[in-house]
Amino acid sequence: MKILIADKDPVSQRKLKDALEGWGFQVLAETDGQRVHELLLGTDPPTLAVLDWTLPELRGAELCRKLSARGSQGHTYVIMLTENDEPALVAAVMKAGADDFLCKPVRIDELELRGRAGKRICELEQRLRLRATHDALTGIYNRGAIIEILQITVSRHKRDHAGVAIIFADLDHFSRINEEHGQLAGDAVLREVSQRIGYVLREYDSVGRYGGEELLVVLPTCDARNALEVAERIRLSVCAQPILTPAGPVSASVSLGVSVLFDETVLRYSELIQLADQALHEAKNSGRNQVVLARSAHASARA
Ligand SMILES: Nc1nc2c(ncn2[C@@H]2O[C@H](COP(=O)(O)OP(=O)(O)OP(=O)(O)O)[C@@H](O)[C@H]2O)c(=O)[nH]1
Repeated sequence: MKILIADKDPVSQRKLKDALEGWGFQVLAETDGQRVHELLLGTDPPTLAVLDWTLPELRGAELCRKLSARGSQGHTYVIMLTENDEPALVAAVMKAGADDFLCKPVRIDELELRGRAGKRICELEQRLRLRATHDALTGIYNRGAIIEILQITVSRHKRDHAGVAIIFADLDHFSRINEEHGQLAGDAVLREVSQRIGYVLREYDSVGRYGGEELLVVLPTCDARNALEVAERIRLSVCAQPILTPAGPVSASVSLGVSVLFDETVLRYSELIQLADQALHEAKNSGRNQVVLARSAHASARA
């Protein structure tokens, strides 16, 4: 677990660093308040931070507010170091949004207790966040999380015009698989199909379970041509090899509907979903195990 310490006193900073490393934490030591802001508000923030409230440029209250505003994007547990334990100071620190405080000079045994409590809370939070955003059966994003990702991606597209495509992938005759091989085999098929889709995606693409046997793929910075290629790769990866299930190998296939948001369009994410859903129905009606591009996106695919 990564922990950031920022103490303006170098002797105390070294003492804290040695102790935390001794307990197995990966420690980043920093004395520049501005740099602390960058690390905590960056893309890979430390899980825990022990920060000196009086560090120049730290602006503890403002920093804590910004950390709280990150919401579900990852929370850092902040232990603030204070000069004393005057009730007014402690109240100001905790009101600002710190999770805990320690009075200087820090007693190492107290740091260990508070640090371990913080670590437990962080691990619990991580597990809860995973449970709240991921589907229990398949391990991919759940409906709420994948829609949130789509909304964020569409908003980003409105700024950078990099393009967004989505793919609806729906298992073909899944009810038949359940009837012929049993529900557990059906579950295994759903799990494996989710995995296979994950394998063919780029690391910044996302896949989630939209409903029953319908999966939604979000492809940022993607045009129609690329989206069709990805959809075809998904289709092939599902039907290429039978899936091993408790009832033996089961052959499966998916139908896919693709829709794309263009630079010049003013489509909202919900319209993108509607178009991909219509394309998916067309793929089903045309015989299944195939990819269909939503009608309004045809022009761009040919361009
Ligand atoms: N095993 C399993 N089955 C599920 C799960 N969620 C939904 N299903 C099943 O998925 C099936 C969906 O059936 P339909 O909507 O009729 O679609 P289909 O049989 O796949 O037919 P087409 O989509 O038209 O190709 C139903 O039998 C559901 O019970 C799940 O988590 N596990």
